[in-house]
Amino acid sequence: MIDRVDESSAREKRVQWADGFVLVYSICDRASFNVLRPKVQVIKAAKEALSQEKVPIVIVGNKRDLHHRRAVSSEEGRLLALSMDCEFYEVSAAEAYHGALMVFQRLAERICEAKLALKKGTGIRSIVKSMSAVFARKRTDSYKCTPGLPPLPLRRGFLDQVI
Ligand SMILES: Nc1nc2c(ncn2[C@@H]2O[C@H](COP(=O)(O)OP(=O)(O)OP(=O)(O)O)[C@@H](O)[C@H]2O)c(=O)[nH]1
Repeated sequence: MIDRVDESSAREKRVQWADGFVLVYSICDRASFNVLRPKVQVIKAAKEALSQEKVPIVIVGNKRDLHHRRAVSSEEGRLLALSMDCEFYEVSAAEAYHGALMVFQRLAERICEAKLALKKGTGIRSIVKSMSAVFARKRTDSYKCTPGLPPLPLRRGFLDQVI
């Protein structure tokens, strides 16, 4: 019981720490697809409760090369992403790295867009929020989001799988 509480609080901390999320399922494994909706709900509940920032989430259907074993249609993946306000891609990590690269590039762009949208808020509330985020997270590293420029460099480990 205590273990479960610890586990859940550790997971919550990791969710709070992350700026963006990539949730991967296998198109050949419906169970891996079915867990996505509750996972997105957990992330949104944790992140959007504390911030007006829209949390960047990319849903990825992997193993696109295994057509004959497909158990989840592209349409289902796309609809799930649409209904949860996430990005969606289908890729084959085994066939080529381009798909995975595109996923992480798009995620980084969305993170920057979200940060910039937040920055545009000039009211006292947004200033207080930014200050609180700085002190609460105690981050020593940072990255810049400049409109029109690539959103890199990415922070070390920021794309780690967190849930
Ligand atoms: N055909 C194919 N195989 C893949 C692809 N991505 C991963 N695999 C294979 O799937 C197996 C599991 O990959 P892992 O990287 O261990 O991922 P995992 O999260 O443990 O995935 P599962 O075992 O499928 O639950 C390995 O044999 C990979 O080579 C893909 O895009 N296409």
